[in-house]
Amino acid sequence: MRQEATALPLRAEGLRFAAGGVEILHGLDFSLVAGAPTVILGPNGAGKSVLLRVLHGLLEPTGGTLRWSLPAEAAQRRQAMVFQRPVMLRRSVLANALYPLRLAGLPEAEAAARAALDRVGMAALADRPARKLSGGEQQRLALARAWALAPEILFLDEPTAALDPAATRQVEEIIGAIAASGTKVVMTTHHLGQARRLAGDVMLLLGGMLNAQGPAERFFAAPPTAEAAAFLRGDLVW
Ligand SMILES: Nc1ncnc2c1ncn2[C@@H]1O[C@H](COP(=O)(O)OP(=O)(O)OP(=O)(O)O)[C@@H](O)[C@H]1O
Repeated sequence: MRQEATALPLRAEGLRFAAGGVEILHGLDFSLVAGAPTVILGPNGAGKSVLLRVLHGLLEPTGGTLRWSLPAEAAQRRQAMVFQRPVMLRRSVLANALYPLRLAGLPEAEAAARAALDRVGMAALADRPARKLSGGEQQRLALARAWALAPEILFLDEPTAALDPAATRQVEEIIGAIAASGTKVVMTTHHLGQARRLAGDVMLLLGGMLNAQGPAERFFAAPPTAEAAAFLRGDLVW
């Protein structure tokens, strides 16, 4: 739950991640601040998912520093993450929404879970088996489940990767509402249109390096690097 002290801003300096002797993130310097979503763009294999996992504490950086404005454990408790293919418990939609709330020991968990389902337009599906939902419904449930915790920061890894345009639109609306509620969304996407619709600022990762970053409006209107311009044109960049 949000209180006065905040985990943001986050400052990353020389952030590195290597696995199996291969360097995946090559020393990134950036800040994350509260506000509109930060969208991480980049081609396949650029290191976007790895970066999200490092930021969320699922992978340990192998170099550099990540400085939250709170001690790391407290910062960790203020975050949630939704994966490309969310894991659903073999139980009802409501039970899935309830699970993290009970785990966090929040009071009135059932009312909060039902309210969360309502916010994503899934109240009527509360008793359905979660694993029988469509991909779009599962993604909305995963967002409801994360949003119910009122995280300060929500990491989303390709939240619409496998969805059709209608489901994508619904998920984007939910992401917009989550951001409007005060949660900082940090997400990866391949959809440039989606980035234009949702981003407050953009980070372009190429080959594990931060090629460009800045306010979205400026990034799209006047790409700051030749690679960013090529990426926006749809040319191959790596
Ligand atoms: N735990 C790991 N150990 C070793 N290599 C990894 C690990 N995780 C990712 N990689 C490699 O790091 C590189 C970056 O992967 P990552 O999934 O972050 O890319 P991405 O930008 O998210 O790509 P995509 O858009 O295809 O999802 C890839 O070459 C991948 O194979």
